[in-house]
Amino acid sequence: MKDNMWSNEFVAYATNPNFLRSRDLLSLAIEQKYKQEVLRGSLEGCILNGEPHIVPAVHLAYPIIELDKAHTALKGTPDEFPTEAYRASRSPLVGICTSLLGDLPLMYYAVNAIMSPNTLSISALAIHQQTVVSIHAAITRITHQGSSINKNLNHIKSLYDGLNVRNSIPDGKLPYPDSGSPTEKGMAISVRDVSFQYPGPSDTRFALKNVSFDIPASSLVVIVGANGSGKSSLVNLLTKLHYPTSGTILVDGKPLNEYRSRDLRRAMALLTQDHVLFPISVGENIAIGDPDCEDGPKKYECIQAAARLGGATEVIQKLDRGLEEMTEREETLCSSPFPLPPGPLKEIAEKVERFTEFSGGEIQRLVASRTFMRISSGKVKLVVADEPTSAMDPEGEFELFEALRKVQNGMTMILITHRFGHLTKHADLILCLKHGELVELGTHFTPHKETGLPHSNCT
Ligand SMILES: Nc1ncnc2c1ncn2[C@@H]1O[C@H](COP(=O)(O)OP(=O)(O)OP(=O)(O)O)[C@@H](O)[C@H]1O
Repeated sequence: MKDNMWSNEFVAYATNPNFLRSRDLLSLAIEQKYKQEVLRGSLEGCILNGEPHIVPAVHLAYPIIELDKAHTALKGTPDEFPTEAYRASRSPLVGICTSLLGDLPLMYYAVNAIMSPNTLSISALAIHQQTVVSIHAAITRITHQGSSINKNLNHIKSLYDGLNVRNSIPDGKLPYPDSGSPTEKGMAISVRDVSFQYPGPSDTRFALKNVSFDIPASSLVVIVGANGSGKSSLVNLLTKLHYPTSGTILVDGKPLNEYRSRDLRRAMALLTQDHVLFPISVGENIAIGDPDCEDGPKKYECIQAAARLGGATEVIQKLDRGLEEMTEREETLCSSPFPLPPGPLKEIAEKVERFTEFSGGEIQRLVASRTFMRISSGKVKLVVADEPTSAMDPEGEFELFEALRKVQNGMTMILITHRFGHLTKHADLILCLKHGELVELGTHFTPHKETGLPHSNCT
């Protein structure tokens, strides 16, 4: 590449595995599309041994720990985009600033973790990281194009604004499981007169209206209802992604919002319709279900067992690199700003951009395997599966729900599906929602002949 590289044909891409991994992990930590799954999987970090008089030992979030490892393994190799690395190599100032900025978010995260552990939030880190990228771009522009310093200093101001970001849902203080709680393997849930309206204009329709029911610990519950009847909204409340507009939810007899969100989520395994694969290997995508599981042969066996239960064994066998296969790569290719003509450069660009694509059903099976890995941690007291099989064939769906039932082993289990016929006979409780209201509650309804729904009220 010459200095006037933008006017020439070129392809720039990274090959260093630690560089590629650090970019993948950064995108996992900051991108919106992974946020819900990161929160629900309680990957956002936790604080251990918070004893008085001792600075709390801090267990940083999984993506952050792994990012730090990849960063260390880079051993000073520039960790910016290939074209920027090229430019930095020609200007020492950019190189120095880049290397300082690369460490800044982790330094901030670590210092903040010790100074005020309760305020840690992945969103603050995300904003921080994004701002660092902007500052880096600004420095590059300043040194290479001489653009306005004032304008670019605004990026630095937003770095400090990022420090003030706090979790929007206030956290409780009670640990879960609470030492004073019953010792059942399952979570007991009471929903008392709960109504819920999504944030928005005051005349927004209520997603749930005056819903009340009790789920005894270790029950198998099936929730049914037409599209838009409020099933997923109920799950969002139970998993503390939203708060009820009115009413109360009790977990093991105490208000849900008094518990630490992180503890509660650690005791839950959630399989939802908004499934995503993370930009890491297939094996890691499953293993991350139990981030505390230590590396070694036992972990490998657990991954294989989870893949079997999730129906993903065949999916993995088809892959050239099996569990090592990458699901998706963060984009590192950069080429000339005009389309490349056919030739060797275009061929290289096409090869670099190629990654394994999975069908919707295959993704659901891999994500289900992650959930089984989580269940195998032994810490789960509530399993929720919210229509996790929409892209699967009926046989795959049947097998998945059967596998879930078989591993129940005392945990409370809530299953939501439109095709529930075979499940209702096993259910301890069936809840039927319609337009946000609980219209039927009981056991083993006879399905309606035409609609397949369990009761005329539920159509
Ligand atoms: N994020 C949101 N913001 C605003 N309204 C929402 C949001 N999510 C859902 N709703 C509304 O809340 C109501 C209940 O939706 P919900 O997704 O809970 O139903 P559901 O029974 O799970 O439907 P489905 O079977 O289609 O998944 C619907 O009217 C829906 O439009």
